[in-house]
Amino acid sequence: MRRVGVIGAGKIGGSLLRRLAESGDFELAVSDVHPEQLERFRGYERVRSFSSNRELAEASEIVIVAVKPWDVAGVLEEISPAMGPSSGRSVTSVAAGVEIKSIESRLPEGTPVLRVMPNVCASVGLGAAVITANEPGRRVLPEVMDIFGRVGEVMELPERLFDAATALHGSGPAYVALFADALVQAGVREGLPREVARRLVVGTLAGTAVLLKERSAHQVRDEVMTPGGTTAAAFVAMEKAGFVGAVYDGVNAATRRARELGG
Ligand SMILES: NC(=O)C1=CN([C@@H]2O[C@H](COP(=O)(O)OP(=O)(O)OC[C@H]3O[C@@H](n4cnc5c(N)ncnc54)[C@H](O)[C@@H]3O)[C@@H](O)[C@H]2O)C=CC1
Ligand SMILES: O=C(O)[C@@H]1CCC=N1
Repeated sequence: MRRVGVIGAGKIGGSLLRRLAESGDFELAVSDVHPEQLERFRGYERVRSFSSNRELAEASEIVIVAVKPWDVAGVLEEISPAMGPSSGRSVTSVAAGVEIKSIESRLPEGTPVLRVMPNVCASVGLGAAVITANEPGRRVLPEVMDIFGRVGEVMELPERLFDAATALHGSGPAYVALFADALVQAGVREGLPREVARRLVVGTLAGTAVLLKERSAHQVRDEVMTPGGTTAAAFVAMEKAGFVGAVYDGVNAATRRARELGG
């Protein structure tokens, strides 16, 4: 059974751990600086808790670093003595912006290093993730893809596109939530009871997501938009207010911020 260790039991690390624990296919380990984060895994079979990141790394083959970008360097310093090509261990980071070359520079030469950008939909098993690896990391790529595949779809992507993917789908659920909230408020403004508006919006988002798996966004739009009807009227007003431009600008700002976090 593969030994997988997760450093940082927060939103991403915690979601991944829960799914992996439920599968029963892995020997798991978790470490966190906050004991209350570890508490949450106390009842889980096959999840060992560590307060030391170094000890977690020594007990694992695949080490997943799920701390905030600015905490990654400190974590790598701690686990570095357990790494190196002959250790049989690899490091996978999910941190926004932090490049493979920066991770490599803090670990012994030849350590397999991978980068994954998941999103919070992993917590319900519907995440999308992109993955890339350095040369030594390609050996463990299928296994790490299998691990993240347990919480959603995983695609290989060149590292130069990671900041864009981070901006698009790493942050993406928050944009959809912003839009959902605006829709609910708009419904309330038009006189709908808040709970009715909320349920209608959630149903619309869930149903549209299924439709978009089957056909293009343009096809869905055209199916809804009656010539001279309500949807066309809404599109004119939304476009005048700069809706699409605002989306472009938002994703562009997030891409630039991911680059800054790496630097
Ligand atoms: N939240 C999201 O939707 C996404 C987050 N990410 C990336 O995932 C990483 C984690 O993000 P979240 O899960 O949102 O953060 P979080 O704050 O929920 O979890 C981070 C965890 O790391 C722990 N921690 C901090 N310093 C530590 C250390 N030195 N050693 C061990 N544990 C330590 C914290 O106590 C916390 O439990 C970030 O780098 C972020 O860029 C990537 C995609 C989506
Ligand atoms: O907002 C952030 O920086 C992180 C990375 C992608 C989603 N959440």
